[in-house]
Amino acid sequence: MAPRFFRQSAPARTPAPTGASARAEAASGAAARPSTDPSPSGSPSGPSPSAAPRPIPTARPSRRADGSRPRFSSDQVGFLEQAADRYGDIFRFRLFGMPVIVLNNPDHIHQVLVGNRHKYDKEVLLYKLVRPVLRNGLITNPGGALYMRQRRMMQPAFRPAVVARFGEGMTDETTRMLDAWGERYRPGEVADLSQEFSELTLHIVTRTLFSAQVGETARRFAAAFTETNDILGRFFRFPFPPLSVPTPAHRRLREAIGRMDACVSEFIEHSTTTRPAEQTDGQTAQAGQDGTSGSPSRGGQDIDLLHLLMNAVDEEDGGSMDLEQLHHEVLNIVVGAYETTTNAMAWTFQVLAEQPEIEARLHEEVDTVLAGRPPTMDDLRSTPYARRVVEETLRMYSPAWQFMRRAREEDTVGGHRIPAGANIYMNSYLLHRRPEYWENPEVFDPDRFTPERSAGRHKHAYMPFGAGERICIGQHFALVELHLVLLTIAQRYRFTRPAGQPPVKPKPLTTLHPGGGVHLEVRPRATGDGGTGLPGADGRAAS
Ligand code: HEM
Repeated sequence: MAPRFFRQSAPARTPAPTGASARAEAASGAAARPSTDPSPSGSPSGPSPSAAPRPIPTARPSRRADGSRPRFSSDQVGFLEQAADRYGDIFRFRLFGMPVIVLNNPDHIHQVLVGNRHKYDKEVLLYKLVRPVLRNGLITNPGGALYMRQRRMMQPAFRPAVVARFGEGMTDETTRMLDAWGERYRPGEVADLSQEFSELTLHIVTRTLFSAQVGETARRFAAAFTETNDILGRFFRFPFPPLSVPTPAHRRLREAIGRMDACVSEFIEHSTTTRPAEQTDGQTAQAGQDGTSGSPSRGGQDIDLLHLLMNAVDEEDGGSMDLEQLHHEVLNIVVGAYETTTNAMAWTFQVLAEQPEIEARLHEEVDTVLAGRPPTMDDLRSTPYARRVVEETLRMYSPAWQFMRRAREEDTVGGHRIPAGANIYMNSYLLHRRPEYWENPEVFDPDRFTPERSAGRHKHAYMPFGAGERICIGQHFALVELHLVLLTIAQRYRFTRPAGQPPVKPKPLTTLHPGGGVHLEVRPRATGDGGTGLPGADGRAAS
């Protein structure tokens, strides 16, 4: 099934300006004083509707010590941080010449994503740019009836009881990677962990989606996907010309997507011809709430996500997904799962290498609970410190750090008028660092996620997976994966920063990357050695 993106009308066109009212607002915003919602947990829509709307200030970066001003195009993080410090809850700026309103108050964001979600959709730059590639899959679907149907059908395949069945594959793939490290790295040798983790996450997601039975096709899929992702990554840094213009890179992109689609067709064909009778009744993905029926196993064999999606039935109309839509969804799942989890893993180990006392606490927990055996799903509950390390990584280095919405109709947020057509920008990197909600936000402190310290926190101040009906469908999958991978690696390896290595800074791309990648010295460890003992012959923990 060939991708159709060159035949579509120009997808990356800048949306129409928001009209005279928006220009008037921009003008009044220029003269406005910074505005902050008076109550941190406050009323989502602020002052009474009859009150005059409060102006939205336009972000005007001030000079830094060296005399320069941060610009969004060259220093996105610096620009946004400075504006958030100065304006707090809400401000506006221009993104590729288009007016954008930034929301940075948890209640306001909640109103857009949850309370008044029917007033907003995804017909907005960030998603329009990639729609020619991701097409009508969940990530880029603008919203509405097709979206709701797809989400309803796919949700059961991502329930905790179903994800639990994928845990073994996640640990297995990680163990396979670590076994290879025994050959690949001498103790103390520097490894490119960003690269290692990008291969690992791709192996995990293709195994989960397509199971082990289709190894060769999965490898071709992974190669085509990596090429797609590289070209898309470059496109995001400079999104011109639109993807509909057939430049050599865009042609390669189209070919790579065609190769991915062909692989998915093979997977589907393979699944259809080998599908056992009990799967044809459409029950597989619909059940599974209790982890007994509908779990991804058939006669001891693994059932993959693809099978679950192929068999998904809409509870409202009784229909299933057509093949074209299935292709789109598979692509969206891989894209959603790949860079986000890769970056989260890379950040986790970078931070641990910089914070030996946190690493030591993690090792103590891992060694005590696992006592040398590989982790299972049952260990997730008994390793709360590891879970907190994951949560704190997702706070400080939230990989899916920015998302956008378009206002379909006028709204009032925190007393500010949001005109119909306005582009709304939200950024969890900023939100997760607001000092009003986070004590010492620049400090990596997993214990801020203990139940006691979480108790008084604003309930919408943490949203690495978004919120509302479009919250990440893979949230549970990602948390299980990150937790299991952390336990499996921490049990066998530790990492140190090479002498003289400069601090790794966040690099803002579509997702938030560790700039320059994570390169650390790899050292096998022995259980209970506090990270200093000699490795076993194959780098495995010596119990
Ligand atoms: C640390 C890892 C991950 C993070 C931080 C993350 C974050 C997010 C966020 C913030 C959104 C919402 C975007 C918005 O509202 O505009 C989202 C959506 C989505 N994510 Fe994830 N994600 C992660 C892992 C995954 C995984 C593992 C999968 C699949 C297995 C996945 C699949 C998706 C899909 C399909 C959507 C679109 C959902 C919808 O609109 O209905 N993500 N993700």
